[in-house]
Amino acid sequence: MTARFMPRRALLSVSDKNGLIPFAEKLASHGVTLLSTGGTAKALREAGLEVTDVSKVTGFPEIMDGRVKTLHPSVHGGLLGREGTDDAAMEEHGIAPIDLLVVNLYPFEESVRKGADEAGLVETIDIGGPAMIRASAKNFERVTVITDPEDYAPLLDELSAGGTTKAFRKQQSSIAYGRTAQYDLLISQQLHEGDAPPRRTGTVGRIAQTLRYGENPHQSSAAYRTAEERAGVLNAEQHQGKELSYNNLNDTDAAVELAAELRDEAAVVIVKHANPCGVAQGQSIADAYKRALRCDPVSAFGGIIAATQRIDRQAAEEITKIFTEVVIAPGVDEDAKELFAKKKNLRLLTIPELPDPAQLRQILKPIAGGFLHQDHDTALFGGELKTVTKRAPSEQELADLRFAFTVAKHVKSNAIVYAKDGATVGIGAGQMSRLDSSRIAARKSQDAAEAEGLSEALVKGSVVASDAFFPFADGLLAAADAGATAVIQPGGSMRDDEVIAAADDAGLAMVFTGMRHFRH
Ligand SMILES: NC(=O)c1ncn([C@@H]2O[C@H](COP(=O)(O)O)[C@@H](O)[C@H]2O)c1NC=O
Repeated sequence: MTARFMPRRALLSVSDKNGLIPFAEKLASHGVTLLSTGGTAKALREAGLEVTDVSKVTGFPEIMDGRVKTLHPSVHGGLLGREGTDDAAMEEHGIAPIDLLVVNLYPFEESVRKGADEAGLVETIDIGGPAMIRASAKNFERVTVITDPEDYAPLLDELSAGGTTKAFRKQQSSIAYGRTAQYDLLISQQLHEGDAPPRRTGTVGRIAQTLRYGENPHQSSAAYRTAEERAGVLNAEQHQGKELSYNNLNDTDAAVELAAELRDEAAVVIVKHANPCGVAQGQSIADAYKRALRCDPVSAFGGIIAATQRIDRQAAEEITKIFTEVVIAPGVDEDAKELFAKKKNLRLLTIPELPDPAQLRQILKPIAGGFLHQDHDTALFGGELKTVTKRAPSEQELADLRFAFTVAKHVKSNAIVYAKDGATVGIGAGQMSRLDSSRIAARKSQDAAEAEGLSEALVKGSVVASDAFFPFADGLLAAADAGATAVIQPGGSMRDDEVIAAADDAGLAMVFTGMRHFRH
C-alpha cells in the first residue's frame, strides 16, 4: 500500500485569493492547523476560520510594506526540517514543522502586462514566496507545496484518501520549481536593458494544451503559453472544429503575424506550411479573400486564413467554397458563423485584436548544445526608400512595392513576391537560389492565369519584392521577363551597379530598402 502522510500544519500565503476560502475550510475539516500572512489571514478570519498569524510564529511583525514577513528560521526551519534528521535542532530552537505550503506569488506577470513602471515592477517582485516555495519543494519527503489554485482540488482528493503520497508531493515540487524558474526568468528579462543579448535567457511556458502529436504522428507534442499572453492563436477563442494540431498552431501563428502587419486595411492572408500562398488587401474581407485566392488557388486548398477585420456572411460564403483548415479573425458575424458551422472540419477562431508587431520580443531556435537567440524582425525598412534607377516608381507601383516587401518578410527565404493592386500574384518561397524562387513565382502566376482561362500571367504589369539583395542580375532579369515593372530589394550587393544597370536597361524602376528580411 502507498504510504500517505496527512499534513498537520499548513502555511497559506496567497496573492490570488480565488477559491481560497472553500479550500481552507476543507483543510480545516481534515484537522489541518492554518498559519497565514497578513492579507490571507484576514480573508480566512473574515470567513470564520481559525488561523494563526505568521508573525506569532516568527515573533516578528511583518515589516517594510510586506517585504519581510515569512523570511525567518521559524518558517524556513519548519519547511526544511527533515523528520528523523533535524528533530533535535527543531526542538532546540522551538521550531514546529510545517507540512503544507500554499503560495501563489505577487502578480509580477500582471504588472508586466499592464505596463507598470520600474517602481511598480519592483514592488511586485515576490521574495518571501519563492523562498518558501523552494524550501518546501526541496523537502518533498515530508512537505507538500501547492503553487497553482488548480491544484487545490487534487490536494483535497489526496487528503480524502488519507494524506499525500510521495509521488504527489514530488510532482508538486517539480511544478513549484517550474513556477519559480518562470517567474525569475521574466523578472530577469524585464530588468534587462540595452542592445547586448542577456547573459542568460530562455523561455518557460505553462502547458496550454497537450497536442495529439507534433509535426508528424510519431512526435509527441504540447503547446505552452508564456507569461506575455500576447494576442494570438494561443489565446484565441475556438468556436468550432477539432482541436488545433501542432501544424495548425504553427501555420496560424504565421498567418496572424503577417495579418498583423496589414491590420490598417481589410486584408486576408492564406498560409500553407507556414508560408503565405496568397495575400491581398480589398474593399472588404470578401473582396480581399477572392483576390488572395487568385494568387495560388491550388496551394490554398486546406490552407489557414487570417483576416484583419470581422468576417461577415459574404466573406464566409467565399471562404467556404473550398476546404480550409483554420479561419482566424478579430470577430465573426453570427450569420457567417452559421455558414461555417456547415463545414464540420473547419476550425473557426477569433481573437479580440491582432497583435502589435512592435511588441514581439525574442526568437529562440534550438540547436545542438543550446539555442540561438535574436530579437523579432519588427522593422520593415532601414530608412527612407532609395530610388536607384533612372525611372522612379509610380505611386501605384510604390504602394504595391511596400505591400510586396511586407509579404516577402513573412515568406521563407529565398523569398520572391510579385504583387499588383494590393494583391500577391506570384510567391516563390524557400528555394536555395533566388533565381529559382523568381522562376517558381512566375510559373505559379502563369498556372493561376491558365486556371482562370486568362491569356497572360497575373505577373504582367506587377511589381516584385526580394527579401535580400539580388547577388546577380539574373534573378532580376527573370522578374522583368515575367512582366514585373518595378522592384524592391534591400540592396547592398557587391554587384549592385550591375543589377541597377540591368534594371535600367529593362526599363524597370527599382528602390532599395536598406533592410534585409531573411526568414528560415
Ligand atoms: N516578504 C515575505 O516574507 C513574503 N512572504 C510571503 N510573501 C507573499 O505575500 C503574498 C501574500 O500576502 P498577503 O497574505 O498579505 O496577502 C503571497 O503572494 C506571498 O508569496 C511575501 N512577500 C514578498 O516577498
